[in-house]
Amino acid sequence: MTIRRPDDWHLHLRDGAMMQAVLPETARHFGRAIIMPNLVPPVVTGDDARAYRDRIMAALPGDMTFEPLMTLYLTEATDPADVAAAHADGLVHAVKLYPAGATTNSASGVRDFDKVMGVLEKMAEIGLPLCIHGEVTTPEVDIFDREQVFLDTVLEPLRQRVPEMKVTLEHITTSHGIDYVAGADGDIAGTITTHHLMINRNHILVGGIKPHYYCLPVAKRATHQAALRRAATSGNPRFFLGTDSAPHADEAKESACGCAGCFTATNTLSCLAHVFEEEGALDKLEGFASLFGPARYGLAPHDATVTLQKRDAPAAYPDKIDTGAGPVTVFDPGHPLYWHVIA
Ligand SMILES: NC(=O)N[C@@H](CC(=O)O)C(=O)O
Ligand SMILES: [Zn+2]
Ligand SMILES: [Zn+2]
Repeated sequence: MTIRRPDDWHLHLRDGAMMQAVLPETARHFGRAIIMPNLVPPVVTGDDARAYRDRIMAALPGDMTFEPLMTLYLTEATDPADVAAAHADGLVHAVKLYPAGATTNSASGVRDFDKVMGVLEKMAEIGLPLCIHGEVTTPEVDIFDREQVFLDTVLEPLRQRVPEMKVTLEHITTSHGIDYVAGADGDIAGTITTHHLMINRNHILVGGIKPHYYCLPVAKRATHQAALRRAATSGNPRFFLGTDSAPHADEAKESACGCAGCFTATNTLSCLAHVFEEEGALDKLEGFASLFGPARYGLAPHDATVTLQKRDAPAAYPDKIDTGAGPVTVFDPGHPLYWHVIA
């Protein structure tokens, strides 16, 4: 099976030694990626994004081609003019909204939406998408309900306030999120991760706790996983791939207080081919991984291709990637993968 070269519309590359080691895992198969800005400190200004892009390009092995599509981390102090200038330069392709405290490195996120209205209105005017981690952080709300509650109490009111804004609801984990994106008026899309297509909450908790399956939003029950699979394989261009590949060193995951994130960059294409074949929808993989994202971001799809082949022997990939910041465990779908990336 040959498809256009895919892109990843939600990726964590981190920085320094970690980035050096994980970047080739993505660049091997993907042409571009939307680079998440949740570094410590976060990527907030156009200058921050330019410097981060330069560090990424400096870390890229000379025999690889890859284009990082930079994002800015929305804070209550973000300057609309700086955002507009970074977009006009072709540097910044999205702004990222983290509700304060929702996920890894989100302490600088938004608490009071009144404070970011100027930025959001500017983004609507210039057609710059807002990528959203869609979970409420209210302590009373159950962690399995946080995405659903976000849709009604935050996302819908926000979109009513700025109806022209382009919105991407990222890493959707529930049928509610799928239904919202599929049915909403206006310019909205949603990304779906590799791991949420392959696991549900039983995988995290049955037979012992599996820290490498813990990510945010946390995987939900199997009926929600089924809804994600239906959406991803539907051919609806509102749904496309954002792996949310999020490396953490093993010692930070395998801990009494393990952090959230699944590292899927290495074997994502084999995983996706497996899922799409199970769903009888291999013909829909190219749209999901390679066509709908570029269309959404106003970019051309790649002319280059990747070829996958199903073989009798499982695809080989490392259990862990060694990084200067410690080993990082590669996502284990729990069964062999027979689709090999051969070119
Ligand atoms: N998905 C995760 O569980 N973790 C991400 C942050 C995020 O995308 O929410 C990370 O940066 O580690
Ligand atoms: Zn997130
Ligand atoms: Zn993420």
